[in-house]
Amino acid sequence: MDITSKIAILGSGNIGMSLAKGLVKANYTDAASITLTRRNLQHMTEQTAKGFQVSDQNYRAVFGASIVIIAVLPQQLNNLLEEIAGAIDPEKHLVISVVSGVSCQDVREKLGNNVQVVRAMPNTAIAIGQSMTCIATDNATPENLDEVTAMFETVGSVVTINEDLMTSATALCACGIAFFLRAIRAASQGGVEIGFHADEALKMAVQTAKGAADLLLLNHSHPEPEIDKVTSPKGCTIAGLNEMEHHGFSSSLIKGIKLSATKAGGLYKTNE
Ligand SMILES: NC(=O)C1=CN([C@@H]2O[C@H](COP(=O)(O)OP(=O)(O)OC[C@H]3O[C@@H](n4cnc5c(N)ncnc54)[C@H](OP(=O)(O)O)[C@@H]3O)[C@@H](O)[C@H]2O)C=CC1
Ligand SMILES: O=C(O)[C@@H]1CCC=N1
Repeated sequence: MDITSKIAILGSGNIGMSLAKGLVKANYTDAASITLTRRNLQHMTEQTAKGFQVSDQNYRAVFGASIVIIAVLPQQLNNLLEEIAGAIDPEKHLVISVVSGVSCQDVREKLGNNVQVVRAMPNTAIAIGQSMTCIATDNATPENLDEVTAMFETVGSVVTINEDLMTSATALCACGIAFFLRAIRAASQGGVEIGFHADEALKMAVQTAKGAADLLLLNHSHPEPEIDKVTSPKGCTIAGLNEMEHHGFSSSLIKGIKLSATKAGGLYKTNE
């Protein structure tokens, strides 16, 4: 696999499209080298205009690609794997699955034991090159794992983890985008209650959240020392923070992440 490889993204919904956009934006490849599939092509006119190959023929898309990225829902996976099994060549194809709750072995059971499979768990910030992507494999060569890492590094940060932690990565990183967005939304609603118009409250909340994240990223620091710098003695920050904690702020995040992880592990159960 190399960067001139053709890519098939099977299942071009929210994450499949985000990935495709991110890879093109990062100049990892051009739109013409990516084939996007889904069953309902009427939703794909914008993608065609942007230069992507668009198809409802998974088999043919796989045939023309060397990197096959599977991005359908867990309950849609079995039908898809049955459709493409005959087109997969273990010598030619590297399969990357972003499907939650589905192991590399689950994919190989349908595609053949010699097929190299890498699991990847990106998030929707991949569209703007800011994904946190966790990857795992139980049989890909180190060279192919390096190539997958390099690919996802063009669109964010990458951590290689043990496969048994992939459902945890799903909750913390993939679902996490929604959790942090809801926190920002809640902060902006608080801002409206204390006097700002909705648009300015949102702008202020977004930039404040970005600043908080960047403090950790750029200073390589832990949240608590950064919080200590904000909480003046007898001040308003500690008053607000403690009130939030009395209402279960940290606890609700932790419980939500745990429930999401449990749910992520059980998604591959039913057909559509
Ligand atoms: N959304 C996210 O943030 C993340 C999602 N994931 C995982 O990615 C996967 C996709 O999630 P998401 O993008 O949210 O879901 P979506 O429902 O948005 O996308 C799934 C897409 O697959 C298409 N599809 C379904 N069956 C087939 C088929 N047989 N052949 C081709 N295309 C097909 C659907 O289109 P149509 O009905 O037209 O065929 C749809 O566009 C899931 O497994 C999820 O767990 C992982 C990380 C993050
Ligand atoms: O909600 C879901 O099931 C998917 C998996 C991670 C993000 N979205």
